[in-house]
Amino acid sequence: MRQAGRSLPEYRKLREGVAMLDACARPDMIVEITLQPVRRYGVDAAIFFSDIMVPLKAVGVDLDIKPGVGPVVAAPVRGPDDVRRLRDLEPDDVPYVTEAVGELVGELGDRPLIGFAGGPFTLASYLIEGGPSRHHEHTKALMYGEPALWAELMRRLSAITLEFLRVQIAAGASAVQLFDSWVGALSPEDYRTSVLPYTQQIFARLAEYDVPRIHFGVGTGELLGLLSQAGADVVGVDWRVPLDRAVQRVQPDTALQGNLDPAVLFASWRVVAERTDDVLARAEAADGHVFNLGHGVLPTTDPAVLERLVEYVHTRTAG
Ligand SMILES: Cc1c2[nH]c(c1CCC(=O)O)Cc1[nH]c(c(CCC(=O)O)c1C)Cc1[nH]c(c(CCC(=O)O)c1C)Cc1[nH]c(c(C)c1CCC(=O)O)C2
Repeated sequence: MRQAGRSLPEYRKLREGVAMLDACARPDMIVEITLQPVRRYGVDAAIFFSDIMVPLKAVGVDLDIKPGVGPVVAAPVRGPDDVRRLRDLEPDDVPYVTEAVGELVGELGDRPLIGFAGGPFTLASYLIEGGPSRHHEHTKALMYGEPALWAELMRRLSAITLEFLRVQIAAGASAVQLFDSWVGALSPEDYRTSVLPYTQQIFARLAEYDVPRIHFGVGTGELLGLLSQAGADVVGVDWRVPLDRAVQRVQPDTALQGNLDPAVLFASWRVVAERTDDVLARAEAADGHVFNLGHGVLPTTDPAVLERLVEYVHTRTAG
């Protein structure tokens, strides 16, 4: 449940006067914010508090995360010089990540900590567009028009992503999730030629470590088959594709994560319970299931509903 913490008053209080990226660079804040939703909701795993833009900031990209907007990049990446300036990430660039993960693993005990990073297409889109984008037009212009430059950008971003995940694994994260959130903007053929080779390599390199690998994107109904060819152990599905149908699209032996519509949490409890039952029933067709929302928690979600949801899923899946 990404951004589960954002719905909490204790999160908003802690974040008062602290910019998002400053919070992501302070081990004390990372640890506390990561633990808040675990304490309040009793979820089975914690997701590391950071952002997909943190490693890019750490290699010197001038960017900010604006409240209610998202990542904003001062000088969008559009040409060969911009791409060449993207240097590799070194563990020493993110000492606060190593420190916070280590501390969290101690605090969490048996409860797994999920580390994460942004996928190369999604990072490229923020860098090239300069911020959140509806149509990803500059990104696609570069991808279609300058394939060699695109390949170089993908190589560099994949290396940064892989290293960011390795740092978290080395510090003790017990699973990793790759958020290539916006790949749903691509046709299957474009995804296959321009993104899949890079994510495939990321997952292949991660196979050296003994940690489950999760892969997630939004609006990926038509891409689920290809997405699962990238090689993760678990594929995250948004709410648009029922899980029993998603099973038919992914590779055999792939577990699924998802996929309650986050907006359902605004309906009456009867509806929430019915929809949750439906997700759990459809998930029985899958080779393993991680119950989750189909995307992040909406910031105005009532924490009491999330609390009840976690309890309900625990009761329904006990034994
Ligand atoms: C696309 C993307 C981003 N960040 C992330 C993605 C991929 C996942 C997805 O598909 O949603 C990933 C992310 N971002 C954050 C987490 C940490 C875990 C968690 O808090 O649950 C994770 C896993 C913290 C965050 N990242 C952000 C917040 C909210 C900022 C705040 O509270 O001030 C948090 C808790 C900001 C952010 N950062 C980003 C966006 C679009 C936003 C939202 C902007 C807004 O509406 O305010 C980029």
